[in-house]
Amino acid sequence: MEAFVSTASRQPLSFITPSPGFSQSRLDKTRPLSVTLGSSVTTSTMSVTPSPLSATATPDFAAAQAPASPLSPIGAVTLGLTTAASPQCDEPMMDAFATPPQAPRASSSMLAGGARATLSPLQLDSSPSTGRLPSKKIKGAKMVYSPSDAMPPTPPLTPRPDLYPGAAVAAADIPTSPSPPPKLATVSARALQFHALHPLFAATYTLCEELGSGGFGFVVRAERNHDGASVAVKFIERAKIPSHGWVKLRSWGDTPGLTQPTGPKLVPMEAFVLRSIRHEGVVAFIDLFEDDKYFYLVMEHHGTPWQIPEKDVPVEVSVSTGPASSAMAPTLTSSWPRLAPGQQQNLTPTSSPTMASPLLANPSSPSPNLLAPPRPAPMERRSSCDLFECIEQYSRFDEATAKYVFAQIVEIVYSLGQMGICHRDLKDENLAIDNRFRVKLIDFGSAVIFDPRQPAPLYQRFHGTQSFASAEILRGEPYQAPPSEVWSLGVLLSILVTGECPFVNADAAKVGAISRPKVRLNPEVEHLMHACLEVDISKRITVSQIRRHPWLSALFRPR
Ligand SMILES: Nc1ncnc2c1ncn2[C@@H]1O[C@H](COP(=O)(O)OP(=O)(O)OP(=O)(O)O)[C@@H](O)[C@H]1O
Repeated sequence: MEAFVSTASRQPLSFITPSPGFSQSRLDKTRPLSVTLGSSVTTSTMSVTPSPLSATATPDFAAAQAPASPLSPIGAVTLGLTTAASPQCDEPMMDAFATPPQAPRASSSMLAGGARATLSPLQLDSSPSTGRLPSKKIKGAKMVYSPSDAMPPTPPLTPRPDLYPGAAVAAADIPTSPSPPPKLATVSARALQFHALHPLFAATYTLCEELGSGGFGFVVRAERNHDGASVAVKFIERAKIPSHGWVKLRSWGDTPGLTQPTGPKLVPMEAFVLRSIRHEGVVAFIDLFEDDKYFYLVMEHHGTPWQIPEKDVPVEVSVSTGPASSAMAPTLTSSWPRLAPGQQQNLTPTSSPTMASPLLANPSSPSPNLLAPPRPAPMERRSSCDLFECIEQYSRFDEATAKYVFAQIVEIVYSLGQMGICHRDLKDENLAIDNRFRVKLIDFGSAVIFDPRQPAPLYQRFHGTQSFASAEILRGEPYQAPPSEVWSLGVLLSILVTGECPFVNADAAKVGAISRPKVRLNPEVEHLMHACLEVDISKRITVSQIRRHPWLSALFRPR
């Protein structure tokens, strides 16, 4: 506490009044912001001294008033990295040649980064200045990996129309006669309509509803056939992964899902980072598959569908699956689930085929499974289970709930920081939340890894969401990830307790002109919010200090 009091900004709180006509309401979920590099970067080779690293988070949430249930403490964090990487700068592809992390691990080793950057101001390609400001990753970055160079051809597939109508249709089976274009309701259904899925994936999982879509692809809920476990599968489109979004590894372990030849493996940084983390506040990595178009990142599915549709809207779906399976692809009719906030969707496993399916054992022989009606998935969109939708349902949280949720997020950021990981796109959309208000961080597509023992590196590219971007990022200056993450925490805190962004627009954020909240706030939470949104990073509170802030300190045991 003393440490916080002595170092945190003690300046009086100041507010501005939003200009008339400008809405801070959280209307648009995402709007793209891309920031381009305005300078060259020199990367030096560095010598690497692996050192053990482990972080243990021991928050004590006993003092928190859990809104629905007692919170089990967020568990120990281990990062299983042993890299020979150059993670100091996010510009080049990470050439890690890392031993893949084997989870769970008690400790890890990380390398010191060694990039030197010649810095110059950022250029913001777009900066809409109203409402919920934009999101998304950089676009159009050069691909450094050509799948056709290194990938074996996709193995021929036998369609599994019972698993995924229309998805696993071999090219030869696609009807040549013109047929009416299918009316597909979701991004995933359109993308996978004629896409041959990795056979092992298709045998292991059954695709269900779409959970979301974004800059890199789409996310679909799936059920593991042998036990019905619910997982989230992120289909990451190869062509959309920017150069800095790849990592080159010595190996990825014994993973049949990857079809790359023996030797170094190129995988999305997002999968590498997720696989390296074991933390109760981060969705767990489960598996990784690839084909010539997508990586499929299979991860823990977390969260409760929050949005209540105003009325049931039937979704007509017609799928043309070609001659081989046309009998199994009738028109499907489905409707949105009607769920109250907090009500769990019934995820009881259905009669999915197992890996021992006769269809796989003998692809050419007809199977009784083929005669089963196809599952209507992912033809329908499931309500999002992220914090954005959750807050939309509540408008804003009461103080106890906000504290409970915020403390979990702080703990996640703190624990990742201890391991040298910054998410860099911290926002309510990237936090899955369940009906007990337990949150888990998702979407590590913008994450960076650095040596936490060294001063935080400076980055020149911004990959996140404008309304959560720090003043220094918005001003186009090189930025350090940890203090910028603290700024994002300040924005999140404002949204949790007021339901609104703290700034009327990007210009206000650049100078830290925080809007006067429409609701009366506890002075402690207001102080914490202002400390996170301090424009001067030398005065901005750190994540360690946030844990000791009077508003939260009771929740954290001394380490
Ligand atoms: N593990 C998960 N559990 C539950 N829901 C998830 C999970 N992963 C993703 N989602 C849902 O899918 C949405 C999109 O996921 P994600 O943010 O990873 O995709 P993206 O393509 O990177 O999107 P964006 O470009 O907007 O960041 C999320 O907002 C969330 O609602």
